[in-house]
Amino acid sequence: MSDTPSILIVGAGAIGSFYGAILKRAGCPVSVVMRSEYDAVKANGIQIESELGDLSYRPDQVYRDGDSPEAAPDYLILCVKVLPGVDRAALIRPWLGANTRIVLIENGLDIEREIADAFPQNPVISCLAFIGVSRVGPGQIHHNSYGRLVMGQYPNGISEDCQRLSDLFNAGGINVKLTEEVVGERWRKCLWNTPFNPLSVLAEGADTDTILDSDGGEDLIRALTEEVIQVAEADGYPMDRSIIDKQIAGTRKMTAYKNSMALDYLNDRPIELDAVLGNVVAIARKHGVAVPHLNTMLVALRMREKLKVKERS
Ligand SMILES: NC(=O)C1=CN([C@@H]2O[C@H](COP(=O)(O)OP(=O)(O)OC[C@H]3O[C@@H](n4cnc5c(N)ncnc54)[C@H](OP(=O)(O)O)[C@@H]3O)[C@@H](O)[C@H]2O)C=CC1
Ligand SMILES: CC(C)(CO)C(=O)C(=O)O
Repeated sequence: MSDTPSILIVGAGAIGSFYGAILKRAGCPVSVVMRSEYDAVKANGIQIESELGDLSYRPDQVYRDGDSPEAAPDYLILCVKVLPGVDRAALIRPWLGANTRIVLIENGLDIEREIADAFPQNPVISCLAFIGVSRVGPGQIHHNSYGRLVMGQYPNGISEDCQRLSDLFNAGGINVKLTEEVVGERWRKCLWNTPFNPLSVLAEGADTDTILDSDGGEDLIRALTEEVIQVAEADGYPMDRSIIDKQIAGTRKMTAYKNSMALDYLNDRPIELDAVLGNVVAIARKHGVAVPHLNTMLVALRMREKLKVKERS
């Protein structure tokens, strides 16, 4: 592989466009597969306003579903939302070569298995993004805060492919923590996402301050987080309870923040309910762990989703 491997981003929305820009800064050829924003990106490239400066770039190639790649990429980075009915394996199949490494930058738990099972010969690298970034127009991105990645080979280990990709992100200005245990790191990120993201939707898009400062809000977050810890423990990933206090203190230090699921809800886009919450409840059931708060939130949000579907039809 060359020092500047070829990158293909499938699903260049907020996350895909941003991390594509970082790899472009590191000197890599970066191409994108677009859907609704194809025309805008083909005509004008991707505009990114960021605290790191102007990260705007023209992708080397702009594709859409159904096109054929000029050559299979060294790294394919998948950044679509993890939603029921979206066959992520089918989405990436046409773009993969025998040596393509598949990189997932997506939220949720147990989201790698479907991809690893579909492509047993291609290495899968799993990443967690700690960032606030959003789409503000077709091909226009606003990077609000942070950007750190946690990365590891799935199901475990740190391969040379991970190391090389991590070096490139570092060269482009993004801090990467490599981990031998990426599934454990997913559990740790879910300690935040699983309580906060769905609760913000139940609370009509509430930000972090509103959630924590409402009467009973912090207690509810504590109860939800405790349940996630119990499921993680039953699944083989024990965690120190002191993490709950640290997480709440850390969240209180942030300026009031709307997470990605709250933004999806407020923009009338589907939410990643199963990836972030449903899969945790399913794993709890498998291990016989009672999760009454998580389950109530899941069922209430499923009802809301059902209503939305009825409203749209
Ligand atoms: N935004 C953030 O701050 C954070 C996001 N994350 C996670 O990152 C992941 C990506 O989120 P984000 O970037 O915000 O989501 P976006 O909705 O901004 O981007 C998703 C992109 O995937 C595209 N897409 C969907 N289906 C297809 C398809 N069939 N072919 C081509 N493109 C397709 C969408 O296109 P279209 O425009 O047509 O819908 C869109 O461009 C999620 O799992 C999210 O939870 C994690 C941390 C923070
Ligand atoms: C942790 C956080 C809030 C930002 O990285 C996130 O994952 C999200 O917005 O869904």
